[in-house]
Amino acid sequence: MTHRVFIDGAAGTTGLEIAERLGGRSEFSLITLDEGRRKDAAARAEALNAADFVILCLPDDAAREAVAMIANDSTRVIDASTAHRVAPGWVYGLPEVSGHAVVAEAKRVSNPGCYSTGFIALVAPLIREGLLPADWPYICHAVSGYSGGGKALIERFEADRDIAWRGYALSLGHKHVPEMQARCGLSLAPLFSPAVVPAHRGMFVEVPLPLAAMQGAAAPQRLWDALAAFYAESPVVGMGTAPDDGELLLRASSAGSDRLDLFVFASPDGSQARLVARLDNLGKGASGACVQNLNIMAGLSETAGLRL
Ligand SMILES: NC(=O)C1=CN([C@@H]2O[C@H](COP(=O)(O)OP(=O)(O)OC[C@H]3O[C@@H](n4cnc5c(N)ncnc54)[C@H](OP(=O)(O)O)[C@@H]3O)[C@@H](O)[C@H]2O)C=CC1
Ligand SMILES: CC(=O)N[C@@H](CCC(=O)OP(=O)(O)O)C(=O)O
Repeated sequence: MTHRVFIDGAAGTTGLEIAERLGGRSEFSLITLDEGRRKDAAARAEALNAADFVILCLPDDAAREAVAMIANDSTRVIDASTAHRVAPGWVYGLPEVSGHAVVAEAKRVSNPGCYSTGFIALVAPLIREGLLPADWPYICHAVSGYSGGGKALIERFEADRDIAWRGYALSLGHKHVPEMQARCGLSLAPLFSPAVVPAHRGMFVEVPLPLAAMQGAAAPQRLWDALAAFYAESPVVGMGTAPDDGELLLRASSAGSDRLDLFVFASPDGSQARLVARLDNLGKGASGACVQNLNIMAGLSETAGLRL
């Protein structure tokens, strides 16, 4: 059976990478709109309603509009934008945490934010297991490659080679915070400080833990063991190999990857730890995750077409 797929926003950064991963796969046929019609509402409405699966790679408002244009019960949607990540009726498309069966059955799947993917993958299982407190004010630092900001940020970083680091979300209202809080079941919003570095793609997300001050927190080895057990069956998420030389590098020349690697670093006395997630913002952080969800929803191998 061939599934008809329409990528709305196919000319953008995320959309192009999804098309690349689906290219040549016989299970899918892509519905495409030429350059002159890709923003035409009537043409989009027709494509949205003709597809078995729609993948929205659009700004939030355009994603909401696209969903409203679907006038049938059969088209299933994966939304890469922030529009529906805590919306009722939408399944959160992190199958390792939400459950594969839930994603497989869903009509509406909201793909997680790139930073949120790292944070939730690290924190949610540990809260669930009772190894970290749900009422702690978590802090999250992260760096992203500039493709995380789509076409506009790519253009800016490639035009101004002098930017070595860009801190942002300085008023502490980043759009990923609500999904981080909701999907981990935290009583307090995490304090999130993201930054962009002059690499096209790649991401590190870090959660520092002053364990000695956190009531109910387990020792670092137990945190590592619990994450390793939680992701033991996953072909996409797993524990990274701790570096021998004591450093983690994000290389500007790194190839894309759809993996998510987790680390737990700790002080010798176990009083402090750093949870770290390494991913590609365009891989498990966006396009790779869309394709993984599409595979699961279509009843195919979850890793088909992924770069692991
Ligand atoms: N880049 C990343 O790493 C990640 C991105 N996302 C999310 O995915 C979505 C897409 O992001 P990204 O690909 O980076 O962004 P881009 O800016 O690279 O691409 C967005 C595309 O949508 C098109 N578009 C805008 N409005 C409309 C409309 N009304 N109808 C049809 N097409 C429209 C744009 O057209 P035009 O080419 O004319 O500008 C552009 O091609 C966003 O919601 C983003 O937040 C999520 C996780 C990570
Ligand atoms: C570097 C950069 O700008 N990153 C984007 C997030 C990318 C992402 O995950 O986007 P969505 O949540 O919109 O899907 C940002 O911080 O707004």
